[in-house]
Amino acid sequence: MADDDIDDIPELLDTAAEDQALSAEGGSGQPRTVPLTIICGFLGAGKSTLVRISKVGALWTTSTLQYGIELKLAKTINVSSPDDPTQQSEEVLELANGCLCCSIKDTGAAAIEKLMQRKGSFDHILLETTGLADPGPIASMFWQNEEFSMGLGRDIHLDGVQMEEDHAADGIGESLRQIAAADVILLNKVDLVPPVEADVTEEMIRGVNPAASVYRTVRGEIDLKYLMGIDAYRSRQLLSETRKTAVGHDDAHGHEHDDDHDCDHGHRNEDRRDPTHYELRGISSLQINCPRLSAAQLDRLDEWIRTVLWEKQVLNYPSGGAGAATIEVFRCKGIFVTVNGELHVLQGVRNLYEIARVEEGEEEMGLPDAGKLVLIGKGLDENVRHSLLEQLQLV
Ligand SMILES: Nc1nc2c(ncn2[C@@H]2O[C@H](COP(=O)(O)OP(=O)(O)OP(=O)(O)O)[C@@H](O)[C@H]2O)c(=O)[nH]1
Repeated sequence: MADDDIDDIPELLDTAAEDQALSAEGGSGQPRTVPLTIICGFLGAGKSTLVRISKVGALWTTSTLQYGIELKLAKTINVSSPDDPTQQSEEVLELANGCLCCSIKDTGAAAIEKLMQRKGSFDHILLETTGLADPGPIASMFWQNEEFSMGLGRDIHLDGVQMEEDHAADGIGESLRQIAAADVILLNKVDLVPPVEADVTEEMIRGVNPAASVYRTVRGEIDLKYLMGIDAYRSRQLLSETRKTAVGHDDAHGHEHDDDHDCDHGHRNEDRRDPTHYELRGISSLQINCPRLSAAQLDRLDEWIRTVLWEKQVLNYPSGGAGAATIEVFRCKGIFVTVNGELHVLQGVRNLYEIARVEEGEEEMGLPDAGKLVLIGKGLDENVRHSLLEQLQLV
């Protein structure tokens, strides 16, 4: 600032753009954030096909400018407009060491931050990762990283992790981490296999990740409302998911692939002998039902989760048990009801977690009778269930 400017009356800041952004969010007073969906899947699963389709899908043909951002190990970010998909703009992302998870923390975040400076330009970001990427660290960075949330995270929120499973690929093993981390799973290329084979695969997927929605697709064709705007990292979505699971109903009814293949989310556990524990190649899921909890029990629950996620230890684990030594939770979700009528939700990715009370006004659907915890990871045996129930003084 030049010396002769010092006594000048400061200019008023132009806040029109910010006001516009706020009103776009319904005047909630919260700055508008751009939803981000991470798309991962095995090599050739159909991720690019899905991203291409999404640009001309229902959500992407409104009058506002909308873009998809593709981030690939090709070391570029391609920004394209649905109005002219052939026109790719100039943004280039250098991945410092070829590792998406590491690079995105520095150069990747900076590149996206640069894009975000064009505030208002993006309605939704699709982040397509390399077929071999483990989405867990990427999701946790976007979701809740202190350093990140002070910068880029102010403008972007994680909407969901979406996993595309290539049914034609050999074996399911390589994709298990991606399945574990996903909020929505597309079982793509179902045209290439007999329905019964897709049934078996779907059963495995649902077993590994009982908290995700699973849809069957051909060439990634799906109504985008099932993929975008799901806000999987906010409490409201989890609340309705938990309710759907509890009553054996999925509001994805009506999607053509679901109807064709009886893809009802809620059916998945009814036929299984042990519906609350599933293990595949060392990765397991465990669902634990919880009655209404006292405030003290909620604190004890927090302590238990913290010890599992941060110390990889299970409180009260029976001595001599093998599982406690190898416990590792990639993803956890939960919903808990207190005896005095509060609703609390747990969201966790890797060692980051949050147990937050659902605000008044989000409880309009009524309180569920009981709560539920879903853990996905390694070493989740029945002793783990028992240890939590003991921690809550329920056994
Ligand atoms: N038959 C069939 N082919 C499909 C389907 N979806 C995608 N494909 C084809 O599968 C091939 C791979 O699809 P992509 O969209 O490039 O897959 P990708 O996951 O982006 O692949 P990478 O970037 O290599 O990881 C392409 O030739 C697609 O046309 C499907 O549902 N059925």
